[in-house]
Amino acid sequence: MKPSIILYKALPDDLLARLETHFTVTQVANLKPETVQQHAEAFANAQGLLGSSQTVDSALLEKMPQLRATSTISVGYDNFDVDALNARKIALMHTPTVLTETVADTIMALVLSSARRVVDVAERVKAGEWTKSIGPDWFGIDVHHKTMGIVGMGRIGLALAQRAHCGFGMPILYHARRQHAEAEERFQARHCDLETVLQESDFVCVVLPLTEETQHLIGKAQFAMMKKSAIFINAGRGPVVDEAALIEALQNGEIHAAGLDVFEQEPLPADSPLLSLPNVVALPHIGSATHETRYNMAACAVDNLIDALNGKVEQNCVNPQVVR
Ligand SMILES: NC(=O)C1=CN([C@@H]2O[C@H](COP(=O)(O)OP(=O)(O)OC[C@H]3O[C@@H](n4cnc5c(N)ncnc54)[C@H](O)[C@@H]3O)[C@@H](O)[C@H]2O)C=CC1
Ligand SMILES: O=C(O)C(=O)CO
Repeated sequence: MKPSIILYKALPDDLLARLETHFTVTQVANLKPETVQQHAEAFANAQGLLGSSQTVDSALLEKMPQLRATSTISVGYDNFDVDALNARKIALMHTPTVLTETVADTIMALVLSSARRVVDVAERVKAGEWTKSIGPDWFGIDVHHKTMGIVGMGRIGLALAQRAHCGFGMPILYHARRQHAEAEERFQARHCDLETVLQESDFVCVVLPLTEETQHLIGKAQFAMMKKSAIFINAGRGPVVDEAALIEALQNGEIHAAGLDVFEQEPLPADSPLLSLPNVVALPHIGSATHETRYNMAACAVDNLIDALNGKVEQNCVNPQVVR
């Protein structure tokens, strides 16, 4: 008999078919308690769980006593209670690498659009305000050869360093828990403490995972350390940044502008002050959102679940040490 799994995200037809050759699949819209209640038997029998962007906590795991593996269509896994998974020896699979280059592209898009005011200026053109030769009130600031500060030099940080250094001639400063030999060798990146990155960078790009350590790592004191001309980018997770402090720093001119792909609350509430600040480019968490990359992530997650339920956790497993 094929193992049963719960799928809580729509998949392209060919990937769903691949999943169904290995498993009996129950598709659900979400993992809310009422949904779990509605499909109680399927949850009770499920050995695998596949989807993205929903909370997987101990209350949910209690409803899934047979669960052996969960596979998220994302690299970030802050929405999982990893301790609870570990306690039950449940594998947590994720999708690093397949999205790295796309997310780095998105960060460069934020860098360029914030510095050159692409969104703001394009909206003015559409509004019919381009009626004569433009003046300084339409100008932006240069990106090339400015100092790029990267907070979190992991896979995406490295791909960003490559773009910034090789493409735009930017010197790279970075803050990470450890020195990154490849970033230093290939891009002459300089490992610094967080304060130095904040004080010396023209662009401060945060690409950190959300953990207990990184929650609100960037707050009032950190914005105060940045240059008044600095552009702040967050493409890691919203709660890494104290959003109220960011709003204050933007309103008070403590920093020049911000480019944001992630927020403390997503979707961003309609009354967020960020939406009315002209020096903010706000994206709806689209770091990896291209047709190609989202397909590759879903395919990776499907393969990950097949592997994990076959006892193969050498690749893409967050907690291989605990797996039964
Ligand atoms: N905006 C979006 O759509 C996306 C956002 N992300 C976010 O980006 C994060 C990073 O992804 P990857 O680069 O693939 O992960 P990674 O694990 O390769 O890199 C994370 C880096 O942050 C460093 N780090 C962790 N805690 C730290 C701390 N307290 N202080 C300093 N450095 C610390 C790690 O040592 C590592 O070098 C993901 O966890 C996810 O939250 C990832 C993909 C898309
Ligand atoms: O993979 C992730 O962690 C994302 O945020 C979306 O790609």
